[in-house]
Amino acid sequence: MAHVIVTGGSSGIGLAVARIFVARGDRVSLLARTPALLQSARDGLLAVHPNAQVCVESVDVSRETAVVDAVDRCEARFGACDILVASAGIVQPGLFEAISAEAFNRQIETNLTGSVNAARAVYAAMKTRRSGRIMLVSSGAGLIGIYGYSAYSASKFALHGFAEALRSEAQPHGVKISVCFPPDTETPQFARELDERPLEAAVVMGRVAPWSADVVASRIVRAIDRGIFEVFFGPTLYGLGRFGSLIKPLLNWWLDRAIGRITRR
Ligand SMILES: NC(=O)C1=CN([C@@H]2O[C@H](COP(=O)(O)OP(=O)(O)OC[C@H]3O[C@@H](n4cnc5c(N)ncnc54)[C@H](OP(=O)(O)O)[C@@H]3O)[C@@H](O)[C@H]2O)C=CC1
Ligand SMILES: CCCCCCCCCCCCCCCC(=O)[C@@H](N)CO
Repeated sequence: MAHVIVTGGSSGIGLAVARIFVARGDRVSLLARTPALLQSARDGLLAVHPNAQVCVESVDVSRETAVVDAVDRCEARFGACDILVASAGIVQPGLFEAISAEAFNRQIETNLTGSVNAARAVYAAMKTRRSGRIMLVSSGAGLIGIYGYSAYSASKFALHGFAEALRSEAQPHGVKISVCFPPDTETPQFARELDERPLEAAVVMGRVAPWSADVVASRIVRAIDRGIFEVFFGPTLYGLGRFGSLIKPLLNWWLDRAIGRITRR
């Protein structure tokens, strides 16, 4: 039975991932900021699996030492971390000139730095033990830069670069790094985001219908089991992930025309 740490495990994709590991009998630690959300996530898991081993830690992943302390407490309880799923993330759409520097940086600090902090808290020990898996949750917006998502796309593209470099370092030591690029997924965050999403963004994002968090989570867990590096969801995002740089000149020409029709209205 593994010890699985899930950042952002109190909601959405992270919680759906936690549910799968709990059902398998693994020990699961949930990290997120809001204590009440963490508690209700834990209660929900225990309601279905009364004997489940679930620990929760309230922490802001962007705070490096706080993350190390939280991970230490989880490991003291459940043993060394075998699997990390870094799902904590935020999104705040808005035109580049309209969003504050603070809002921009907050997305980088949470989505990029927060995931790096979580990885740092478990990686060295995994390397020493010559086993472990780290799944980073990027986004379809980490495969294509999306109108109104400059900060979010930057944070999610960066995770891909981090994953690629870390993979090459980790690979000789038996540690498997993965990164996934989910499409729109029905979660509390998605519901909030839709009100703020610019019409122009829907030109791109509307190409892929929203997925359920449970289906995204089961694909994530399957990829962790198989040690797959890059995880795409559905044919469109697979095509974008594998052939993106080849097709983007044409894709962007087409998207620019569609966005132009909206902007001129
Ligand atoms: N839903 C979607 O359409 C898609 C989502 N993604 C990515 O999937 C991940 C999960 O998103 P989703 O499940 O939709 O979002 P939710 O808002 O449902 O869940 C986000 C989780 O992250 C936690 N979190 C947010 N900020 C921090 C922080 N600074 N420190 C610690 N925990 C934090 C939240 O708890 P709390 O706020 O209490 O801290 C919550 O547990 C994100 O990285 C997102 O970018 C990728 C593609 C599509
Ligand atoms: C064969 C190639 C055709 C290409 C068509 C382009 C399709 C791109 C779809 C991008 C979807 C991005 C969803 C991001 C969701 C997300 O992260 C937010 N919901 C944040 O919460």
